Amino acid sequence: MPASLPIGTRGSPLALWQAEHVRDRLSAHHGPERGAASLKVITTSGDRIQDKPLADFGGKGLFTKEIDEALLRGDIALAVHSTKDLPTQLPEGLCLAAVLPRADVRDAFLSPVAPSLAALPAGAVVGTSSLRRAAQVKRARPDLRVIDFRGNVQTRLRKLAEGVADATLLAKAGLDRLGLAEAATSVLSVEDMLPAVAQGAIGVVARTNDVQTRALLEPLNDATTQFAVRCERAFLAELDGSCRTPIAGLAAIEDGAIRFRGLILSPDGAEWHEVEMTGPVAEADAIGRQAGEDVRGRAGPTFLEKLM
Ligand SMILES: NCc1[nH]cc(CCC(=O)O)c1CC(=O)O
Repeated sequence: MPASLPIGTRGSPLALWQAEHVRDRLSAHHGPERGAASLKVITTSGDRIQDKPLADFGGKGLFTKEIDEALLRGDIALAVHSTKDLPTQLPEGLCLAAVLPRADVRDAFLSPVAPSLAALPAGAVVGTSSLRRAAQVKRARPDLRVIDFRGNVQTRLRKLAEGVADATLLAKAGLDRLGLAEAATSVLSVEDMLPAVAQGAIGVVARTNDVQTRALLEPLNDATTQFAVRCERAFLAELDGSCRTPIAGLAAIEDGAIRFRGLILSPDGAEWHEVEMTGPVAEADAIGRQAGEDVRGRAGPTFLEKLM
């Protein structure tokens, strides 16, 4: 029997679902022998930080470092991530070998007290650990109070049920994958809540020089999603994407054209700068970079520095 490909993943239910999905896609494409893969759960530093806001740690790759190290050592052949959790710069020797077809990019609104963000009573408490969601919530509703809300999807649902907050926001893709679509009270339009860069896209990282594994991953890649994600990640990279900067970005592809929308906000949502750019798909990276330069120019030199 050939050795099965070891897949590295974090241990949360969402991470496991995504790794199992990649394992199933591999065996569907290559058969149960050549496509055989097994999961190896790896705990990351991010998983060990329980009580402090993640933004306080500032460092990138909090949820990827130990997995990257296992890949570079050869303990695993590939790693499955939510692409939105991946730093824009992967460590030397690693590459984003495949991006799976994108799921729903939108954020869901969850609340036992109101049908939508707009309908929350004045002064209601919204729990989220995402600076991007917090800033857009405050932009729409400066009266709301935002508190830090950490933990995996299940933990946040529990905190909401316990009344720690009146509402929370979660990626619709994550809820759908976990069979928790019903938990969503409503879904926010991307106009009201621009998603995180690469939201809804599962990414697979491999060693750049591991041609065998990369060839196995090739049929899992969705070219349209990959171009969109490259454009969005180029935008993030251009703005540096410090963990303290509320940044959102979404590329949509239609008939060979890419339409990118980007947004940066002050954490209190009082100031924001939007950009929209279109161009040929082949220039996905350049469009994202240009959009980043454009929005940074208009925000002025102090806007991003204040957040560093
Ligand atoms: N930061 C956690 C995380 N990373 C990816 C997803 C959702 C799945 C996806 O975007 O592919 C989530 C949960 C959430 O934001 O609600």
